[in-house]
Amino acid sequence: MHLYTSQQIKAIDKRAEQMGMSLFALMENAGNGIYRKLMPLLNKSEKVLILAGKGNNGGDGIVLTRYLKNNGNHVKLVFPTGEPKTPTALEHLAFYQACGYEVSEFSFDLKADWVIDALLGVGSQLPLRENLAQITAWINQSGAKVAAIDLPTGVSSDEGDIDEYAVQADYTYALHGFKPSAFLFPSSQNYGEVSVIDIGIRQDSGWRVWRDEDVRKTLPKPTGNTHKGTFGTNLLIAGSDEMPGSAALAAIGALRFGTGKLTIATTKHASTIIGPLAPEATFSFDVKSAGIADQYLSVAIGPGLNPDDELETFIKDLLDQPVAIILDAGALSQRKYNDRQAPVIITPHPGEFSRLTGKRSVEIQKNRISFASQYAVENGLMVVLKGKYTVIAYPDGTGVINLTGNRALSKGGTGDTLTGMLLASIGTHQSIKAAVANAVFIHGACANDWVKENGDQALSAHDFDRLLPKICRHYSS
Ligand SMILES: NC(=O)C1=CN([C@@H]2O[C@H](COP(=O)(O)OP(=O)(O)OC[C@H]3O[C@@H](n4cnc5c(N)ncnc54)[C@H](OP(=O)(O)O)[C@@H]3O)[C@@H](O)[C@H]2O)[C@H](O)CC1
Ligand SMILES: [K+]
Repeated sequence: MHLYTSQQIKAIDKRAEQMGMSLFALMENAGNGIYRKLMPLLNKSEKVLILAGKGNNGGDGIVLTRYLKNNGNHVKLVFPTGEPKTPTALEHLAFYQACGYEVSEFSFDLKADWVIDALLGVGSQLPLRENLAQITAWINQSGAKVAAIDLPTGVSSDEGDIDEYAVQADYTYALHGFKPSAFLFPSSQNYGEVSVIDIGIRQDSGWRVWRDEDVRKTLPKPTGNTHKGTFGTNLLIAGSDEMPGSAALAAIGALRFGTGKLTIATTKHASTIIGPLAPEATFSFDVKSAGIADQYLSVAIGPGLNPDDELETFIKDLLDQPVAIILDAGALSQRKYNDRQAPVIITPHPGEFSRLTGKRSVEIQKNRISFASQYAVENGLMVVLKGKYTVIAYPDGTGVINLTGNRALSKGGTGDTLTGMLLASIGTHQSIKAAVANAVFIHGACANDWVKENGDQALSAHDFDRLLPKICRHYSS
């Protein structure tokens, strides 16, 4: 479940070869692995058409064809843009032909139940040349089920760009690891269902998908030997007279995700609304940044606050304190973070990240992973870039992608709840990286659970009050 850019894949292939694992063997593993994934989906009577390109992506298609022929499937191999050019694809073609198997002529009149897109992989450049664009357009209107090898042809590997005629796949079999475009926009929409094929090389990427197993392994287990002070006191600086609800929703997130003691710094008016919704919290009406680290384990600031000079001055002073800080909503602005030792976590959605970076939202969506990572490294902080496929970028250049969550989360207030969960999470976990990833994962898992019973219309942020206990128990049992 790791991610690799096209450059990394090229380096990996080279290193494997130096270590004695030939590209011929890797291609064999690729074709065989795809065959094993595809077999359960194929009906023996269905016609399969393998469209192979001139590079090694085409070579994978040649190997797959051989396995399907060996198995007696109804399969044709064609080279619509000409025979392979790479030595490894040619070696596999020679072996394929030595087995007595043939290459067919391509024609736009061919009919198939399945089309396998083995045209371009990580060696592709956009836009597609015209002769290839005609073929991908033909694939898309063929009515056949489409499975792409490594990536759908016409989709960039490392960015969200796609060609106008990019293949729209139903399934994509990514080799060795995901390519970033599987989680970028609009490219991810061309992938269909993506799975990763193990081709026999050790995984060594700093980026990966955060999975169920990771959550189960790292979510803190309740122990008998704790009291309300075990995890310290968390401070939530949130809510205003006009936006008291944001603080209440963040408080629900914190209280339901394991905070022992919560203090909310807010206005007196806001506290009258928050109090009944989060009776466990205490209030502070005159919070000062000086000495915060002595009183509190971690601080979240921003939900329901309006950004102004007074808030910015307060945040600057707060950043001088040796305490973990989560910055959200009104607390997100362009600033310097200097060389802080204590962790900082920022939680922008693409619009907020656009304001922080000066880049357009559409550019951010095309490059969510690299932009978030660059910002995290340059500023020495953690970025939780929200949205479909939330990106969690760590300051050391590594990161994870979260796959839980759905459209139901596109509602005001759900981000406030996540901020509260993050506040609780960093106090209860051993590892801050896991703390952030688990809060994001569980937040999305709550929404997934909600839509199973209720559809994706009616979720409100306050529903997390009852969703969190159920989902936390599910992952910690
Ligand atoms: N470690 C692994 O994951 C392995 C993956 N394998 C597979 O290999 C491909 C990468 O193979 P590579 O040969 O480097 O590149 P491609 O097959 O993707 O494509 C190269 C050919 O594509 C032509 N091309 C590029 N852009 C365009 C375009 N816009 N329009 C038309 N044609 C294009 C290019 O033509 P040139 O004339 O420019 O040379 C090449 O002919 C990877 O994705 C996996 O599928 C290995 O099998 C095992 C290890
Ligand atoms: K492909």
